Amino acid sequence: MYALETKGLSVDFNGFKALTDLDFTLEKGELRVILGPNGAGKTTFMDLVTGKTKPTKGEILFNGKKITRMSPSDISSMGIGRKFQGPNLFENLTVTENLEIAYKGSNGVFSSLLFRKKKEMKNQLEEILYQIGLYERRYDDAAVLSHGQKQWLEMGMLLAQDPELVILDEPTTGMTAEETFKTGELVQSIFKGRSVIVVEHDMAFVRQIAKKVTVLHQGQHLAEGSLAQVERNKKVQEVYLKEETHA
Ligand SMILES: Nc1ncnc2c1ncn2[C@@H]1O[C@H](COP(=O)(O)OP(=O)(O)OP(=O)(O)O)[C@@H](O)[C@H]1O
Repeated sequence: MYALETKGLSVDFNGFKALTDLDFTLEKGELRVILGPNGAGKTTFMDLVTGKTKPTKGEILFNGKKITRMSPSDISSMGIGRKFQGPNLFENLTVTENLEIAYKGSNGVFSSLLFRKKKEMKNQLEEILYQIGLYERRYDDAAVLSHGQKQWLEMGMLLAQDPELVILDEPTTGMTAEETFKTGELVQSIFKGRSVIVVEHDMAFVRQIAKKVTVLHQGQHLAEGSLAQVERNKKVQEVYLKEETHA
């Protein structure tokens, strides 16, 4: 059984075909990178999987269960977590408080959790703080973190939700080369054992983390395979060459 499968997935926005007949499969525990030029349909695809956008046609299966047309909150509670590109944390709360809010089963910092539950949460969040390299910063407000650290905190928040499938939308946007490299290491270590989809443009980062890559173009599946295989693919080369000529 696949972690994620789509069959004939299509969406059109008032006649504009943003995604057409997409058949896609992701194995459990697999890390997949989705590539494609601007407007290829990558974000739209992730919006469909997370229930933010409803398909015009087709099906989405998560662990073999149909999630097509389910609400974003139901999909999230089934175990699909997503980190958006932009900052999405509480600047005025501390690093730890941000993790507490994200923690699976928590109703926020003000909820009266049972003592044992609280201890369990504390241990798990401490572990996450170490994993994302922010243990020393745990009492600092999120606002004073660097751009890279904020992104890593958000990855920790995602981890705190304990999702089976993790979706990362362009996680290295705005990062220095050094931060980008560290993000690559984090993505590979902290989400180990989970299924992961990463949408990304930065080729150094893609080279660092990618095993299998799916290339979308104009809402359609263009190529799939190892990075070396898709880079050799004539159709892929044409699409990216055109992009560069237009740039
Ligand atoms: N709600 C919407 N209404 C109309 N058109 C939309 C909507 N959402 C996306 N589109 C169009 O669908 C196409 C695919 O967009 P999408 O954002 O999925 O591409 P992308 O591959 O994520 O691109 P980028 O790399 O620039 O983020 C674009 O042409 C976009 O303008």
